[in-house]
Amino acid sequence: MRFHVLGIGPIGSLIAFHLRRTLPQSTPVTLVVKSKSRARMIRAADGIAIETGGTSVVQKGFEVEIFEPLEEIVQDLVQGNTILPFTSSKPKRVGELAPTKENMDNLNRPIDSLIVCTKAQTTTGIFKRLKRRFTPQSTIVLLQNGMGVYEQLVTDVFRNPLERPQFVIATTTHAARAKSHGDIFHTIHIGHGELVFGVVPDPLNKRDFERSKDDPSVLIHERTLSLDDIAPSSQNPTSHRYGTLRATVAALSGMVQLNPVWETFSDLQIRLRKKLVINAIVNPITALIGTSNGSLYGNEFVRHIIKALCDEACAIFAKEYAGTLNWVPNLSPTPEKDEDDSNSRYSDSNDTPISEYSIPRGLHSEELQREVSRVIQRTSLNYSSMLVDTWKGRETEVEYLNGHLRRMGRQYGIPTPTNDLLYNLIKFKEVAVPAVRF
Ligand SMILES: CC(C)(CO)C(=O)C(=O)O
Repeated sequence: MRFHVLGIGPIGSLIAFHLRRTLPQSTPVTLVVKSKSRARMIRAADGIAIETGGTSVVQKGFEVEIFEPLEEIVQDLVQGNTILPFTSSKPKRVGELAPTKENMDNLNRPIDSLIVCTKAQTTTGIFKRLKRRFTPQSTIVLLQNGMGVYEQLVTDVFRNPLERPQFVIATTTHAARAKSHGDIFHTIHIGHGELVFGVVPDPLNKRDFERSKDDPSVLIHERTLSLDDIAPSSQNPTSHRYGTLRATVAALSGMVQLNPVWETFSDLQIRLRKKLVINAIVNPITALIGTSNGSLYGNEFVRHIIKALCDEACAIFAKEYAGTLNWVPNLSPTPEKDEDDSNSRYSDSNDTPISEYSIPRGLHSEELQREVSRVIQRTSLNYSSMLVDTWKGRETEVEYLNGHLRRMGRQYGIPTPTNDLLYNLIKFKEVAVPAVRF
């Protein structure tokens, strides 16, 4: 069985580094990079370096696949350049690489397990192109900021549950950044946190991956999730319908230096919502103002925005929670409303005041506000990913952060004026031409 990691930014590098250290050398780990120049950079760096507390460790032993190899090959043929070999240490002429059956086989080979660390906004497009490489035996781990990618993938790409791969959804509170602009495979692990993940329930309902958590023969506080509920252990994970899922959950759980936590899918929903709120506050404010995360700390004006957005989010979550049994994603389409629609038109159908809904633990506005402050403090030296995206003139993740909250607000009849203002400002910033100072 082979693991692929897609999206080798700071978090992708951290994951790939620890995955390689956790798995036996006989299990290949392939980094999927978007261009030949990235592949060349990995080669120049001779692996992935992670720096913690001033000490760098380099992890070698990766294979590299270029995401759009055919384009690269054509370009190389035209330019007569060399191209990086996937595994050998000696550069080859493109002519040696392009036509070999082995290389073409690599690119057509089914993917057993893929950990996705790309930005949410690029994911569906990538999957549309990679789709043919997935089977129902494959496993996909989504480790990204924001919410809504899984729902988008099952709506737009993997519509048929019979053909759908297994999904794991993950979130992390680790903070990392590239050492320098030109040295993207040297990552500084600046904030230690957790890697939390949960398995999406079997779309075919054939297996309960969390069966042991409900085992009445065991005392409640002694019940734990068990890999055996996913699939029996076997020498060859690809021989069982859920074998790669088991192996992937085992690999994630084995990355002990990242403090992995395997949670029930229902508990994971709380974490995802907390992180959504953190990112829907810290990312747009820092991107709009151009400051590090830490500069938000203790500022009274920022505090008003944090409170207002947490109040909005808490009201949405309370309403959402009341309408579901166990947080399993509701895949019914969310109504899209016109930009100038007033929130007041989406009234609560039964007019129950929000204060009477029970708020899921951890998602009270005050708890969310405290969590935002903690993250701001813990990542104070960080430039948020959205600020970096705006510096680079890239589309941001706002659609999966504030955009997601905005759609939920409309779905549940909760006005979200503070969130919408941040959303609209970021959307404007993505296209606005900055004034030139004179
Ligand atoms: C937690 C935070 C805000 C750290 O920078 C982050 O996740 C991001 O930048 O996207």
